[in-house]
Order: sequence, then structure tokens, then C-alpha cells
Amino acid sequence: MDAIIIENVSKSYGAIPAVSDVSLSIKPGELFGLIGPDGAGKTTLFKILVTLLLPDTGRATVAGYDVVKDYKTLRKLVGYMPGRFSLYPDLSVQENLAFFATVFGTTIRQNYHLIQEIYAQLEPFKNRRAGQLSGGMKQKLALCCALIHKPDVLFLDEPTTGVDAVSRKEFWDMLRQLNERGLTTLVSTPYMDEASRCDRVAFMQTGTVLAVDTPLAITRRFKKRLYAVRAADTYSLIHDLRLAPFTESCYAFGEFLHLTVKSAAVTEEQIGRYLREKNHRTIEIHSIQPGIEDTFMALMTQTQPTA
Ligand SMILES: Nc1ncnc2c1ncn2[C@@H]1O[C@H](COP(=O)(O)OP(=O)(O)OP(=O)(O)O)[C@@H](O)[C@H]1O
Repeated sequence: MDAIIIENVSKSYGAIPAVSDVSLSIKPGELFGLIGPDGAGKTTLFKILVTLLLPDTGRATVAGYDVVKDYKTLRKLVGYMPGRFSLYPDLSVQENLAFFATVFGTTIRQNYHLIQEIYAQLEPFKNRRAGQLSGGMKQKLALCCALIHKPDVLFLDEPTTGVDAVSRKEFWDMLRQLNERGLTTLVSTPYMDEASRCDRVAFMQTGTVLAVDTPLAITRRFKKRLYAVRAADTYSLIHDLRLAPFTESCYAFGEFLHLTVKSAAVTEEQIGRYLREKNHRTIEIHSIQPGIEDTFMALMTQTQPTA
């Protein structure tokens, strides 16, 4: 049986629809990513799954238990790391962890093996107050607190938001290690580049799921020709390319612009000629393979027919 089953779940806040008719299933042992911009409905869906919010319609089960009827049982079986840190800033690292262990009727010693590798990095600071830790350290402690009662399913709501690139990478490495031990994990993120770290991802926007698949299969949905373009003046480059008759979409991507064109017949030479006519200098144009972010951008702007 699937570890998480979501069937036609909807939730509104008054007149604001936050989650609209979402259905998804997550297999045991999957590291599953919910990718979407702010306001997509990720947090609302997480709160429903960890029994903190009732859905208006639809049903969901986690580890075989109904999120409404079986909420008491379920709360013991899930680990939840909310988007905003759930730590007590005035308690030390060790006290925070002991607190979460006690709430779930366990001890640090009993389940230490589950967090050992992560906690080892926190040990030198174990007497420091949680409020005094760096973002990356807080995130590791919050993960330890979500794991200390040996949950069957782990829910991490935007765990890498606001932490530096190195900590983000370390965090995903830790999630992969936990996953290799069989822990089912649902993790949300607004960072599209993190999608490739997941076994499967669902891409969510304005309360609905636009695509669910492996990162590779999602990338393969992108059927258009894609160009990376760069020139001396990026600002007027984006302006001119967006006005070009051949352009379908054009957006900034690191130091290059990513450009899709309306017809496969549009060549690099044509694009180059158009840009030279507009007085651009040091022009570089390459045909490139799409990444997962390109597919997500296309899904978001609905310019890309999907397979
Ligand atoms: N308590 C609330 N009252 C009213 N509207 C809310 C409430 N919580 C969320 N919303 C609205 O519901 C929609 C979905 O919000 P949600 O927090 O679930 O999205 P999210 O993808 O987690 O984004 P974020 O990263 O901004 O939290 C948004 O339009 C948001 O403004």
C-alpha cells in the first residue's frame, strides 16, 4: 500500500482556495518533492497530512491511517518539520531535543542511532541556545527533533528556505542517507533546482498539481528547442528578445537568458542577426538541453504542451 494517499483534497480559507482537488500517492521509501512557488498551497497540504488542518473535501491517508479519523494514532507516526522553525529559542540544543523526545514518550538515548550522524555536527554546540545557532544548524536540529521519535513518514516543509547553498547541499545529502534507510519522506521546496534530488516530484501552483513524475521524465516533457543567449547588456537583451517576432518565452537563468522560439525553423543565425540589428555586442547563442527548471517555467506559463 502507498505510504501517503491523497484523494481529491481541497481546502479554502474563506473565499481563498489554497488547495484545489489534489490527488497524489507516494510510495513507501520514496523521497518525494513538492515543488512550488510561495502561496502554491504546499504548507496547507502538509498541515492536512500531519493532522493539523481538516480538509474541506476529499480524503487522505498516511501509513494507512486516515488523517481525520485516525489523527491520534497518526500523530505518533509522523515526523514534521514546519516551515518556520519549531524550536524553542531559549532552550539549548540538547534541551530542545530532549523536549521533543519526552513529548513522544521516548528518550534521546533510545533513538540516538537515528540521528547520530546529524547530531554529531551539533554536538560541539549542544549547550548553545537554539536561538543563537546559524540557519543551517537550526535546520539540522529541527530535523533531529522531527526524527527523535522514530517516525514512519517524515514531512519537511521548506527545510532549505533561507539557508546558504552549502547547508542546502548538506541537508539534501542527509535526506538521501535517511531515505537509503527506508524512511518515506515528503519534502516541499520553492527551489526548482532541488527537484533533481528527489525520486519523484509534484509541481504545484495556485493549489493544483501541474505535473507528477521522476525529475528525468519531467525534463523529457520539454519538446521545444531551447537556446541560452548572452550579450553585453543583459537588461536590453531581455527586453529586445521578449519583443522579437520569433520568441515564445525568454527568462533570466544565471548569467544567460533561456529562449524558446515559436518555430523549430528559427535558427541561431536568425536570432544573432536580429540581435546585431538591435546593436547588441559580444553576443553568444547556444542550443542547449532543457533542465527541470525549464520544464517548470514552461508549465507555469502554460506555453509548453506536455506529453
Ligand atoms: N491562515 C490563512 N488564512 C487565509 N489565507 C491563507 C492562510 N494560510 C494560507 N493562506 C493562503 O492560502 C494560499 C496557499 O498558502 P500556503 O501557505 O499553503 O502555500 P505555500 O505553497 O506553503 O506557500 P508559502 O511558502 O508562502 O507558505 C495562499 O494564497 C495563502 O495566502
